[in-house]
Amino acid sequence: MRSADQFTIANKPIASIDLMEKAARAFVQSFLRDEFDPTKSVAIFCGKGNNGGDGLAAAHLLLANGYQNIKVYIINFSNKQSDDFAINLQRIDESRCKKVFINQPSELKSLKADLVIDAILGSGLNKALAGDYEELVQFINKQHKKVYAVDVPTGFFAEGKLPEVYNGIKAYKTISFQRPKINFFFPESAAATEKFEVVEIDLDEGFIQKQDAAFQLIEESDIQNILRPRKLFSHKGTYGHALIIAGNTNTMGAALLSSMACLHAGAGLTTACIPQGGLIALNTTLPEVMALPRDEYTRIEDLKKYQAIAIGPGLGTDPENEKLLESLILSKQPLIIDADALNILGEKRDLIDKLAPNTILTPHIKEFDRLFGEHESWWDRVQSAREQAKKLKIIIILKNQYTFICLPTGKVLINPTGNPAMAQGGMGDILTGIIAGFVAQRYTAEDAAILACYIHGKAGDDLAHEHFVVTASQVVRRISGEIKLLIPR
Ligand SMILES: NC(=O)C1=CN([C@@H]2O[C@H](COP(=O)(O)OP(=O)(O)OC[C@H]3O[C@@H](n4cnc5c(N)ncnc54)[C@H](OP(=O)(O)O)[C@@H]3O)[C@@H](O)[C@H]2O)[C@@H](O)CC1
Ligand SMILES: Nc1ncnc2c1ncn2[C@@H]1O[C@H](COP(=O)(O)OP(=O)(O)O)[C@@H](O)[C@H]1O
Repeated sequence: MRSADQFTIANKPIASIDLMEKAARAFVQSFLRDEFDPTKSVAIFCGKGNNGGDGLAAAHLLLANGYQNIKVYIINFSNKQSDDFAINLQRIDESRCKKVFINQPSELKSLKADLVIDAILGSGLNKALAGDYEELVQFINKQHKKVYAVDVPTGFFAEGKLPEVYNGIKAYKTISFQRPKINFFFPESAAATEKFEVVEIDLDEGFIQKQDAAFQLIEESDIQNILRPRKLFSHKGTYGHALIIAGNTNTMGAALLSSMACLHAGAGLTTACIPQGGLIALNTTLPEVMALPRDEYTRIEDLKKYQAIAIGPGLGTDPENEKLLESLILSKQPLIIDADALNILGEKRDLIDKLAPNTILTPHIKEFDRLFGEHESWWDRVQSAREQAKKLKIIIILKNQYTFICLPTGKVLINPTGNPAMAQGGMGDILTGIIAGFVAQRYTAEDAAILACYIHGKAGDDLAHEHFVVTASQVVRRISGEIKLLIPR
C-alpha cells in the first residue's frame, strides 16, 4: 500500500496533500454514516505524521459538516513532523477549531467528549508503543469512549507478527484506506478493533492490481468468473462422482452432513463410505447418496471411478482408518483431507511428504498445529501454511473467521465470508463436502477451494441476518440457492 501511495503521487496529477484530503474525506463520510449527530462532541487525537495529518483534515471536514464541538489534541511528544501534517496544522490554526498541544500524557486529566478519533500513529508504526505514547493510549482506553481509528488503531501493526499482549488503542471501528491491512484478518486484531471498514481513496488501482501481492482478498466477481452453469444435455455423469469417507459409531452425523453438502454443491453422484452401523441412518436421511460399507478390511480398489475423494469427517483414528488413509495417500490420488484424517497425519507425519500434488488439507487452528507444530501467533501460522503449501505443492485451507487458502504458488487467498453465528459443530464437515462436490465437477483444486469457502460463508452470512445461530444443516440447504444467485446469467 505504501508503494501504491507513492506511485499515485508520482504518476497521477495529485499532490500528497490532496491525497491526504481524499483520505480524510473518505474517513469522514464513513464516520458520518455511523454518527451523524453534529451536537456530539468529538476529541481528535493527532500525532505529527501523516496519520495525524489525516486527523487534522478530518477535524476541518467535521466543522464544515456542522459539528460545533470539536477539539484537536496534538500529540507533541516528538520534534519531527511530516510536511502534510504541517500544512494541515496551519489550516487548523486559521480555523475556529479548538486545539491543544499535549507535551506529556499527565497533562490530560479527563476527557469529556462523546466520541474519540484516533489519528496518533497509523501505518508508520515501526516499534511497539512504550513510554509517553503507551501512557497516552492507556489514558484514552480508560475513558471507555467510542473510538474511531484513522487507517490503523494506534499501536497496531498493519502487518507482521503481533505481540501476545496488545497495548494500543482499543477502537470501536477502524476506517482504513483503499485496502484492508493484513493483520485485521487475524484473531489478535479483535483486541484492537471491533470492526473495520475499507474506504476508497483513489490510489492508482492499476498499479495496485499489478503488484505481486502475497495476500489477496476473494471478491464476489472472482466467484462469478469461476462458476460454470449446468450444461444443456448434461447428465449425472457430467458432474462427477464423489466419495466421502467419513463417520463412525458416534459420529455418523459428520458423514451425513458432508455427503449432503456434496450433493447440494452439485456432484453428479455421491457415495458415502461409512461403517455398517450407519447404513440405516444414511438410507433413511439421504436417499440420493450411495453407500460403500466400511469395515476393517476396506480398501478402495477402483479409485479412478471417483473424481473426488474426501476423507476425515467423524472418521475416528482407529488403526483400520489409519491403514485406509495410508493406502489412499500411497495411491498418489489427490485427496481432500479433513478432521480425523488430519489427526492421523499429525501422528504419522512421514505421510505428509507423500501427499499427491493438489491435495487439499482443511485444518482448523488445532489440527494445523498438530500437523506442523505449535505457533505463537496467527502471522507465524499463516507463514508456515504458505511455506508448506508451496513445498508440498498442495492447498492448505486454514480455517477461521477469515479462512486462509494457501496455494502451491505461495499466494494466500483470504475468504471474507462467514460469521460467528456459524461457530458450531459440523460446519467444517460441510465445507469438506462442498469442496468434494466442486472437485467432482472437475473444478481445479484451487477453484474448488475458493468456491467452497466463499459459498459456505456466504450461505452462513445470509442466514445470520435472521438467525442468532445457524446450524450446519441450515447452511447445507442454502448452498444450491447461493450458487444459483452467484452464477452469471
Ligand atoms: N499510504 C496511504 O495509502 C496513505 C496514507 N495516509 C496516512 O498516512 C499514514 C501513515 O503516515 P506516516 O508514514 O507519516 O506514519 P504515521 O503512522 O503517521 O507515524 C509516523 C511517525 O511515527 C513515529 N513512530 C512510529 N512508531 C512509533 C512508536 N511506537 N512510538 C513513537 N513513535 C513512533 C515515527 O517516528 P520515527 O520512529 O521514524 O522517528 C514516525 O515519525 C497512514 O496510516 C494514513 O493515515 C493518507 O494520508 C494518504 C494515503
Ligand atoms: N466465527 C466464524 N466466522 C466465520 N466462519 C466460522 C466461524 N466459526 C466457524 N466458522 C467456519 O466453520 C467451519 C468450522 O470448521 P471446524 O472447526 O472444522 O468444524 P467441525 O469440525 O465442527 O465440522 C470453518 O469453515 C470455519 O471457517
